[in-house]
Amino acid sequence: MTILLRNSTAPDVSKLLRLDPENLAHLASQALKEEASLSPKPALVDSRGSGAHTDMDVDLLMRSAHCLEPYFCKMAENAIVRPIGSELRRNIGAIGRDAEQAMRQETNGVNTHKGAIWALGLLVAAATKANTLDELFNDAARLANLPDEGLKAVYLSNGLQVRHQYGLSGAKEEAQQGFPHIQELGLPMLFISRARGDSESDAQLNALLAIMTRLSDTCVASRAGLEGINTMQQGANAVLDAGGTGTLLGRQLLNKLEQDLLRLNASPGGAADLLAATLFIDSLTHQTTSH
Ligand SMILES: CC(C)(COP(=O)(O)OP(=O)(O)OC[C@H]1O[C@@H](n2cnc3c(N)ncnc32)[C@H](O)[C@@H]1O)[C@@H](O)C(=O)NCCC(=O)NCCS
Ligand SMILES: Nc1ncnc2c1ncn2[C@@H]1O[C@H](COP(=O)(O)OP(=O)(O)OP(=O)(O)O)[C@@H](O)[C@H]1O
Repeated sequence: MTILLRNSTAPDVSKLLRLDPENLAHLASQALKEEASLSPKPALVDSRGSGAHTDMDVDLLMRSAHCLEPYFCKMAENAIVRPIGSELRRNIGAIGRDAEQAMRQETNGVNTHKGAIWALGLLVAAATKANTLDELFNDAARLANLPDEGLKAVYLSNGLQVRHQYGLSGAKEEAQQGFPHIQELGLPMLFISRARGDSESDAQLNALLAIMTRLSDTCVASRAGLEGINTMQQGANAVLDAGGTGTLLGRQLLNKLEQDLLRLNASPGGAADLLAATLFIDSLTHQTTSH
């Protein structure tokens, strides 16, 4: 499934809002809250329950999203007065690690938003400079490609482990490539789905599913291997081929996808992060969208 952003149904998103750090941080935190409460997301934490997780619920995700807002603000304040370069990368990295620590303090050690801090942190920083979507993705990618000079120790994270085990790419590569799953799938599907008259929550669910059709989500791979990745991608494709979550068959297939993922204990947390990032970017285009 290839969806092009600049097709006839897409709104004119050539110009992005230029906002101050407080507003950018607020939109980033809001996007995380919107993603958390969106339901029914397959096997993810949502307002119905904990999905494949045993240590998280929607209230915890809300608290985590809230506590991250000042850190996104600090990243934006840093980015607004510095060019994309090693000094900014170093500062953003340090603030990102502080944010992760604050998240773990707020959640008693649970990883609620690690991947989201990374993606949204880069995008918030890039959004202080970008006038267009292309500039936003390019600047975020340029930052992600700079070496993380403040990183003291690399531990074998779930992401690193499955990247080595299966040769998959993960959160780091997604950012370094300029977020292709947001550019080519999440954002276009959000716009197409709205334009054809789907409800806002169906449009957001369809955007999530579009991301899931192709993502090598290291959360899924670490919990359920390549079988989990195939199940997620094929199941998401089937829902969208049936017309999306707004159709009866699409809803039935979404249900089936959830049961299949739960059976494998697989949670598409990386796709959820990229949906939150999609919603953040969407909120920067509201000037020109019609909804
Ligand atoms: C880039 C990071 C997140 C990569 O982590 P890694 O893949 O090694 O680990 P881990 O499995 O712990 O977490 C990755 C998280 O990313 C998300 N994710 C998983 N797969 C994907 C994917 N294909 N694409 C995008 N996100 C994904 C999930 O939420 C997952 O939990 C890591 O290096 C990091 O924490 N960097 C933060 C320091 C920093 O520079 N911050 C500043 C910028 S905000
Ligand atoms: N609604 C959501 N439900 C579940 N996970 C989400 C949601 N939104 C975002 N995520 C992302 O999923 C990740 C959590 O997934 P997971 O618990 O599998 O990670 P882990 O701590 O690496 O692994 P594990 O808990 O299996 O050891 C978080 O980093 C978070 O960014």
